[in-house]
Amino acid sequence: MMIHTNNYILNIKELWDDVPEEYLSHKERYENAIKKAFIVLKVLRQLHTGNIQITDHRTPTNVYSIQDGIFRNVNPLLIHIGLFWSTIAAQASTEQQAEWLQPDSSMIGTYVQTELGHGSFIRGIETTATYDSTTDEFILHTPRLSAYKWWPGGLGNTANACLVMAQLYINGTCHGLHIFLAQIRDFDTHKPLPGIKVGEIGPKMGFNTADNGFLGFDNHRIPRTNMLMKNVQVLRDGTYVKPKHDKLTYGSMLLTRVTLISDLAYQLSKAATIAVRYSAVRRQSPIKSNEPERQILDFVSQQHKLFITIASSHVYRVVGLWMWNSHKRVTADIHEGNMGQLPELHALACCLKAISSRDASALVEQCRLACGGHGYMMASNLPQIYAYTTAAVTYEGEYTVLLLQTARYLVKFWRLAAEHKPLPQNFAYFEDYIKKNFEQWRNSPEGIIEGFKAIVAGKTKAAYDTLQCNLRNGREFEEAWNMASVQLTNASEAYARSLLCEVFWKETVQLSTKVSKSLAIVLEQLAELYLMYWALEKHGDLLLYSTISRNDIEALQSRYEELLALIRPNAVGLVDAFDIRDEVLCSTLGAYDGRVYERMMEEASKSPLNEDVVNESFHKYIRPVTMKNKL
Ligand SMILES: CCCCC/C=C\C/C=C\C/C=C\CCCCC(=O)SCCNC(=O)CCNC(=O)[C@H](O)C(C)(C)COP(=O)(O)OP(=O)(O)OC[C@H]1O[C@@H](n2cnc3c(N)ncnc32)[C@H](O)[C@@H]1OP(=O)(O)O
Ligand SMILES: Cc1cc2nc3c(=O)[nH]c(=O)nc-3n(C[C@H](O)[C@H](O)[C@H](O)COP(=O)(O)OP(=O)(O)OC[C@H]3O[C@@H](n4cnc5c(N)ncnc54)[C@H](O)[C@@H]3O)c2cc1C
Repeated sequence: MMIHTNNYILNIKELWDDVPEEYLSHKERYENAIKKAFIVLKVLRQLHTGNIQITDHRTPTNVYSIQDGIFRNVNPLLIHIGLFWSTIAAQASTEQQAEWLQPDSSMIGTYVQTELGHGSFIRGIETTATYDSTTDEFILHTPRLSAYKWWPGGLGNTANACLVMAQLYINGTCHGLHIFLAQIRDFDTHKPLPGIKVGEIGPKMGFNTADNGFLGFDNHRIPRTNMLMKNVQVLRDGTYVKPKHDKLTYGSMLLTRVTLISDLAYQLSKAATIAVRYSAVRRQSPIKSNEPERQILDFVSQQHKLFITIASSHVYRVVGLWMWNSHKRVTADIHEGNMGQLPELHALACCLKAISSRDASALVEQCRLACGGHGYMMASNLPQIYAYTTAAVTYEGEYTVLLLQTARYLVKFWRLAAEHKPLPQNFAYFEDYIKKNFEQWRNSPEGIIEGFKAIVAGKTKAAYDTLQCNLRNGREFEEAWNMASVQLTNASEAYARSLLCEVFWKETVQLSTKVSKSLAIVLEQLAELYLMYWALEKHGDLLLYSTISRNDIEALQSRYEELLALIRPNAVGLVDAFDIRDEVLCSTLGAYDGRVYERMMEEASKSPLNEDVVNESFHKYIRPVTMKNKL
């Protein structure tokens, strides 16, 4: 059958709610989501097997983005589709893949790493997988309460299998963390297998359709061949064959961090669409007292809140793709046995995941606040987008912890620079900074990029000097590192910002040569706005570390305000260009037709509190008190 995926999915009635999901109980929400998740999975499987074919060109992306509208929250199969399959594809041997990656597999899986006691410091994970050579099996075990797995999406009720991260023991020797495939529920009855204690962890700020779960193993046995064995092997006699790089097991985290950048760009485009469209409809106060009330989008302070969100969505889209391509390149190299580029990719993914999630959640919240009181309504969809986005600051590597990973990388290059050893081209500016080869400040995008590099160098130097000072004062390295950690994270953050500015500007300039002149002008305005915004936000750092002057900052401020005015006429067009359907946006404030107040009233009428003219609580609780008082 030939289909157009958007129309096909939008026409599946069971996927769309009559009652907004906020009115459902925790249990009903999950049941509703799981019903839809399996309809979507069926469509994906049919697409995969070719039983249905598509007439539009972006199918998986379309299905993915439409999901936001279908679930309003999150697909309970997200980890099954996004992490379980991709980890098997990346880390299982060819034979294992042939056995497990069947499109009609009975396995519904999840990725089980975090424990009650350990999330960030994964070397501290306590679940054990002990090889028993007499039976050719691993014994999975949860030795104590803190070793219970806690958090994995879909683990609570949905999954019947999982990839478990556990410490591998062979003949009493611990070989560190490895990944194992374990069945946890019967495929037919869905009852937990003997030796498995599994359940759901309860309501959260968001992600409430994702049935995040807990899991404990009581000496649960799995075949030896269930350890993921592409990069590392345990042979029948218990021989351990080491991987080529000991962090290859962490590959799924690396990939998800890269993927997340683009997902966050998409969340930002949704928030921007809602807030900009609403700001074009909403009128409040005249600017001059004798004039009619103005669209709130005409207030320059409102433009300041919103246009940076539009620009940031483009930044993360561009940088997300750039990282995706880097990941593809490095993975191909690793396949050939060359691990040389892995540390750089890891360092970039860590700081970009950290900053993109932090920026996205801050800007989504800014959009919500920019919609005034109505932004606080669930029907605006901004609270849900915020709850979804802010989770990304923590999951898949907590913000500070990831920035500190990138700091290790920066410190290594600073050490080379300080010791006057050769540096790679992309860190040549460290040497310039040491030699005080400062460029004269230029009030241009290129000048700002140079200025941001000076900030990275200056902050890395400051952190490095503190580290060295702590060491000279007799501290051990780890303690000295901890004492310098505020400065180290500052250096990483600056590094991420300089990368974002440089990649976005260069890619935009390149893209501008391939599009119409009028489009190129708008794209460059957005890119320039992004750079100016952050230069002004970080003007204190620029004053400390670059050659910028007070006059330069004043000039930047004027240019920034000029850019706001230039972008204003295109603001609605720019968010329309994100091309997000009303069914996906799910917002009374952001729909394409601008019927904001009508939609708000329509949504309010769905409140169960409006079903009866007089709610029974009046008779039960209110009247007895108020009438008694009257007597
Ligand atoms: C999910 C679907 C995918 C699609 C995505 C699309 C949209 C997403 C939308 C929604 C997502 C929905 C759900 C969210 C899912 C969330 C899933 C999870 O959260 S899974 C759990 C994630 N957990 C973490 O990320 C834990 C963070 N901690 C760590 O990664 C590590 O503990 C560590 C901080 C990196 C430290 O590790 P360790 O102690 O082993 O390291 P050290 O021995 O200190 O050595 C550091 C050394 O290693 C290098 N390194 C570390 N990691 C890697 C890596 N991945 N690759 C390469 N190299 C690595 C590091 O550079 C150091 O090197 P050196 O400095 O030279 O010593
Ligand atoms: C919505 C959601 C979905 C999730 N899904 C999954 C999943 O599918 N599978 C899975 O396995 N896990 C999942 N997780 C777990 C998630 O990966 C962890 O919560 C995350 O990695 C953070 O670890 P933590 O909770 O241990 O935080 P902690 O590490 O305890 O962080 C607490 C604080 O301590 C600080 N801190 C910790 N270590 C250091 C350090 N070395 N230096 C400086 N500061 C430090 C942090 O900065 C933070 O401020 C999910 C979590 C959420 C919220």
